[in-house]
Amino acid sequence: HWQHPSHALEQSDTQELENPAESEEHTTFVVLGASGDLAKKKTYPALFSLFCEGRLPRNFTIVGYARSDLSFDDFWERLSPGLAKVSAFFGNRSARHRGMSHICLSPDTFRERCSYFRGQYGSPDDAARLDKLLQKEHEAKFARANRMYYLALPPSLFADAVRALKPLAWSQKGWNRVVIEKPFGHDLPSSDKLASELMAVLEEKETYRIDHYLGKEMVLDLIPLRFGNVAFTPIWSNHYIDSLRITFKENIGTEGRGGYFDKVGIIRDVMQNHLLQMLTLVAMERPASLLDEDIRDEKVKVLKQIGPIKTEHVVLGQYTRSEDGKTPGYKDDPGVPADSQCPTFATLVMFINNERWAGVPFIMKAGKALEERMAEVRIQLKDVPGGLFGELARNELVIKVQPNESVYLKIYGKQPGLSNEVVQTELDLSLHDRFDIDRLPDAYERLSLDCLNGDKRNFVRTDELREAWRIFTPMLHTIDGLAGGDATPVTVHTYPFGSRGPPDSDALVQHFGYKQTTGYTWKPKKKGGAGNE
Ligand SMILES: NC(=O)C1=CN([C@@H]2O[C@H](COP(=O)(O)OP(=O)(O)OC[C@H]3O[C@@H](n4cnc5c(N)ncnc54)[C@H](OP(=O)(O)O)[C@@H]3O)[C@@H](O)[C@H]2O)C=CC1
Ligand SMILES: O=C1O[C@H](COP(=O)(O)O)[C@@H](O)[C@H](O)[C@H]1O
Repeated sequence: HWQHPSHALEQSDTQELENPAESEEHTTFVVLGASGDLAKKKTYPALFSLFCEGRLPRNFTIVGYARSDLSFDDFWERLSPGLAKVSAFFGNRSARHRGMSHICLSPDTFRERCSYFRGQYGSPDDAARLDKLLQKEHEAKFARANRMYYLALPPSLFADAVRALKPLAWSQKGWNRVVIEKPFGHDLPSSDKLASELMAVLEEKETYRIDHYLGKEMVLDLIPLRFGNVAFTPIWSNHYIDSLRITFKENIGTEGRGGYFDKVGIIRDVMQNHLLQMLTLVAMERPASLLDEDIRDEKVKVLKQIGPIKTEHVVLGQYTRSEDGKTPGYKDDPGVPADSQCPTFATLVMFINNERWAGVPFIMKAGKALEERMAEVRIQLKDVPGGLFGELARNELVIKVQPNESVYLKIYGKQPGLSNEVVQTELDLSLHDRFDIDRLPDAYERLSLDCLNGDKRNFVRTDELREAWRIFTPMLHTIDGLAGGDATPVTVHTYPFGSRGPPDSDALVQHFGYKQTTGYTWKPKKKGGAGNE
């Protein structure tokens, strides 16, 4: 049973609500940057979904903190479209959990628990004012009071914000936790600087560094899949695996965010964090236990065995207008300089230098404005020796992260009937088909609950972050023209909006031994419901 030992809320809700200690405890969520985009699109809808699922503590308050001069009604108006999507799903369903059935799960009931606090980030006066308000208005009658600070802010504000909060607005009678969002720096030196500023104030145990891919259902499934099935143990190495691919595709471009994206590029945007996290979970050794630190120790160990990525193992691309001329190219996005060399697409290869993985290429591909939206891990096994059935396509184990969350293994079997032919087919675990699920929680919902429960295994530890930047920084500096010396700049190929990316990417993937299966396409049996969108 895949549970965290300290998972208090995983007890039955009857137990939870009958526990007298629960009524003596209060939890406040303070969302800093509450007027912003992330708060509106992700943080508040995630908290509201948890509320509808009966997963928030009995006594809780949510304080939206921002500088903007907003009345509570104005603030609520901003949040309403995101919350409406959640209530459209939950509708009038009564809470699933017995003890919560007396609570009406509507945005209005949720609204009663929310407030708006106007303050500057990093202001000692405002931090002290917030503390006073929380103590007086919300926490006074409780023996314990916990505070979760969610920094939905630009990272340049993190250090100042926590420097003011920690001495003046930390609960003295419960836990304090701080959730921070990417980007965590721009390269190794800037990440180290940000980490040391934060860690001068916060303890590691108070810091919850979000990578939202770690909250996606199929990414969470990687550990149970690998370590709960002895069937996979013998094949999970260079003895049977030929190559491993991790792919992220979006079928939209930067859509007005080009000005921001141009300073980041696809490698920093999704590869150094989301895709590397998936790679780590696929490649790490068995952890000593499922406790946070045991898992994170194994993740760090495998990262330490990856050398810096070589620029000759990288193909870059930037999208142009679609072939039919209808969809704009990257440089048409306002804020993108006309001479931008920013990659919106990259394929790159890395190797893990240990006994298990030596010689196996780990191929990452990510791009915006491609032909579809999807994310997956694809493990290609070696050719079948002996040639008994002629030339067969390779077995592939595919973990489809989105859409249509599933795991399938491409195998051969006999064509049913009188024929003696072998035919390619699959063992298919499609979540929406196999399980009675009408909804998979959004990654932010899952991670907010983990933070509430003090479960850190799906958050990025400081040493893990450092290793991730160490692997990517030399190559990024070459691309950025910062490497100096003889470093040759990497060519940025163009590709039309809606295509598969530049052809050089396919050539690189083939060079590293990946064999494309032709004539066979896996089809989801049932379309996924509302899920990790
Ligand atoms: N938006 C998204 O979907 C995602 C965002 N993120 C990350 O989450 C964090 C927050 O994102 P997002 O909500 O888009 O950010 P915003 O740019 O919307 O900023 C959030 C709030 O911070 C305040 N703020 C912004 N700039 C400044 C400034 N220079 N000085 C002081 N206050 C400022 C504003 O509030 P006010 O002026 O009212 O105080 C604003 O509403 C960022 O780190 C981002 O990279 C990560 C993944 C997805
Ligand atoms: O972090 C990011 O992720 C999104 C993609 O997330 P998903 O959950 O929709 O797959 C990406 O669009 C964005 O550019 C990036 O910053």
